[in-house]
Amino acid sequence: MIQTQQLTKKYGNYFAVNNVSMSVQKGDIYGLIGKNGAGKTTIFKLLMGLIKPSGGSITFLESYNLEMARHSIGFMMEDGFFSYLNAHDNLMFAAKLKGIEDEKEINRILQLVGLKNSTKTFSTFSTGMKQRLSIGQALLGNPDMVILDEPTNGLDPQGIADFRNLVMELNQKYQTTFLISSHILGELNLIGTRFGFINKGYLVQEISAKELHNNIHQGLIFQVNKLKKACELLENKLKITDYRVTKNKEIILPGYEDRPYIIAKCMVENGLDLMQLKVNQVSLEEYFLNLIGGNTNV
Ligand SMILES: Nc1ncnc2c1ncn2[C@@H]1O[C@H](COP(=O)(O)OP(=O)(O)OP(=O)(O)O)[C@@H](O)[C@H]1O
Repeated sequence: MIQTQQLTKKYGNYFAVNNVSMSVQKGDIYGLIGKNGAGKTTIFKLLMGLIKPSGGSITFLESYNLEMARHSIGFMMEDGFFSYLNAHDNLMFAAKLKGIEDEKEINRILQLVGLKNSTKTFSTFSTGMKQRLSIGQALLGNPDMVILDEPTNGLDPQGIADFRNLVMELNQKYQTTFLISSHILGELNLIGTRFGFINKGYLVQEISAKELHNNIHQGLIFQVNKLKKACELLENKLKITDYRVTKNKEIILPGYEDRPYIIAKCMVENGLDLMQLKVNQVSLEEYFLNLIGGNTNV
């Protein structure tokens, strides 16, 4: 749906976005993951035409006309709401700017983002309410594609769960494509179909949810009372040689996470005590940090 080719944005000599070639497919829930200052918002502003690239290009696959394509995208506003208006009136104003006059659409959105019964003015909103209104504004008119910049910031755990459900519902019901940024991989891991990892302006990796799942599930890990005998059984009986032993005397077998019963049966039948057997999983945070080679502020 969107493809960027070596997209670059420089501020002076500083590369906020550096040679980014990413592709968002129709129906994706694409998670753009990066630490604060990685370049996520800059990419979104470039996509929406709010700032001009210093290099590279953007293609919206369903349209040759960039401006027309941008009209069919819902974009989450950072600010731009009126402090003295309530949720309904702020949405009505945003809707008019999009050429939407139907009162029913305002009420649909208020219901979707849980602000239907709120009469408070924007100035008295909690951070979570402001965030819900921003998300709602992006969803006005049921666009084909929605770009959300850190939508879970300021939401409580229930708000994050509601947000996930809303995105999944719209994605399934209308095949709405989502491009969502976050600095926490775990927040989007449950719903994302594709991920782009960005660090210091570079797109470090673009990966499908399935590939990510395979990368974080790194085989089976088990521990028995007789390590030497277990290794002999693996090699001689099961013909497995690509295992490794950790300093804690655990054995790690790549690719056996869906067949733990083979290992359990062999060890127990040959008189060993099975003390531990589990899938060896790299945490999402670890995965992300390994990728960007950092260790702070994720
Ligand atoms: N107008 C600007 N002038 C100069 N530098 C800028 C400007 N806008 C952004 N930057 C810099 O570009 C880098 C990327 O900023 P960006 O807002 O895209 O990051 P981000 O990944 O969205 O981070 P955050 O999660 O904090 O919003 C940052 O170092 C930022 O300071």
